[in-house]
Amino acid sequence: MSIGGDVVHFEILDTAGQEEDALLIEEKIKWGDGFVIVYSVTDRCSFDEVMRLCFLINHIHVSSGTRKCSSDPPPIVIVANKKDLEFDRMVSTEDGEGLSRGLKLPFYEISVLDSWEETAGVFSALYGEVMQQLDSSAGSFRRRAVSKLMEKIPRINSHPPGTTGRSFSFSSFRDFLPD
Ligand SMILES: Nc1nc2c(ncn2[C@@H]2O[C@H](COP(=O)(O)OP(=O)(O)OP(=O)(O)O)[C@@H](O)[C@H]2O)c(=O)[nH]1
Repeated sequence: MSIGGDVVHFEILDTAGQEEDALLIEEKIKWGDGFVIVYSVTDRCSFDEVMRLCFLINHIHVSSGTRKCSSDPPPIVIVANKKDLEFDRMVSTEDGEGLSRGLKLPFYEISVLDSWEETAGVFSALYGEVMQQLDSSAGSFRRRAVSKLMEKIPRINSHPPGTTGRSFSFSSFRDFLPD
């Protein structure tokens, strides 16, 4: 997702897919500015993985100092998916809420199948949190750094002098960057 030339990386960590290479998960975690940890209400094992992933995210970002712009832990939301499968449910709403309360993280119970609005709501909330963190810490520093970098890139015209057509220049893109 990109706004004003700044790019926010969301990582979706599916706790049911934990057979993924541990190194791959670490790479994903290093890249993310915000995280959606998704478990399935029909799969108790996926729920049990949530806490481990939270600790992993905090460990990688905070303990090892890889945070690009803040010493705060990155925003994380916990999502319980497949709430439409009521008859196959293995994890109650209360379990999800209890875990999220314990971890002090926002919690959403949704059905990706039934409602795109619920799904979009999760990303919208996470986006708000990431932007808030960027603004309140070194977000402005990061954007300034991008602006400075763009200044170093020379103007590029896609059409040679004397020809017609739309031209694209990096400085016009730079105009969209916030101060
Ligand atoms: N009923 C229902 N099915 C869903 C929902 N979200 C995903 N699925 C289905 O679950 C299956 C697996 O979805 P994937 O996105 O591939 O997830 P996965 O982690 O690879 O697989 P799972 O371990 O089954 O979660 C697919 O058939 C999806 O259509 C949901 O909210 N409700």
